Amino acid sequence: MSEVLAAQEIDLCYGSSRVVRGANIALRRGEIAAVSGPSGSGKSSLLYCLAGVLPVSSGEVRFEGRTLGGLSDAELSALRRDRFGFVFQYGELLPELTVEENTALPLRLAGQRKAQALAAAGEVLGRLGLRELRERRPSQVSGGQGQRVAVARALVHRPAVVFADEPTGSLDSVNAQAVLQEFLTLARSQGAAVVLVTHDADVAAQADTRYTMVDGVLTPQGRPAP
Ligand SMILES: Nc1ncnc2c1ncn2[C@@H]1O[C@H](COP(=O)(O)OP(=O)(O)OP(=O)(O)O)[C@@H](O)[C@H]1O
Repeated sequence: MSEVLAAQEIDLCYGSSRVVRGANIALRRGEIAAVSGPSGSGKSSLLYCLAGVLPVSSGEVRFEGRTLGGLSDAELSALRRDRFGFVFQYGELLPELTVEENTALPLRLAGQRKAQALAAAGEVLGRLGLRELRERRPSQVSGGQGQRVAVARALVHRPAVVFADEPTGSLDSVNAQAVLQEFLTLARSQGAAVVLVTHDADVAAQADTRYTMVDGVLTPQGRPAP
């Protein structure tokens, strides 16, 4: 079984509104899939289902062969904490922690000792050219730097899958391209699969596989030309 994450015929309903409709998607290790589509089409909802944040209304999501719907809340929380990474539009860094402490957070939550966690954070920050900023607070770095810190935090624990919801949507296009490139390069080098939600066609073109979502229906677009 080579797929790390696979969804089969998943639906998500909010009350009587069916916002994800029979979606199928599968990712192998190190594969990057982009999901594009208009606002309100269900992209974030799909991501929440794939990440086990919201239970599907029907169908199933499997991670490494295990059905998410069959896991207890504690097992799901542990899975999200240890095996998944997340990047959001505004980075969502904790303002009272330093750049280094923010980055180390997934390791600390997983019970790693502080010195070891901070050392691993320093290493990944270095790979993103941020080592000098490690003692600063999020309010003392630029938007692009903050988003790189969010990328570092999403990858520090070497997750199997990273879920990125408009990860560069708050940046200007030059910064966005640079941060995205660094994110995808690092994710690929770690063998992480990435589900990348974006409205930006240039961003989607960097992925290995592309999907569009319209009115809750996910459609594969094939692979971009080499
Ligand atoms: N908690 C909720 N309860 C009810 N409806 C919701 C809820 N969250 C989202 N929706 C609705 O579900 C639909 C899909 O929303 P979703 O956020 O997944 O879309 P999206 O494609 O990610 O949009 P955007 O690009 O604007 O972020 C929308 O019509 C939205 O209003």
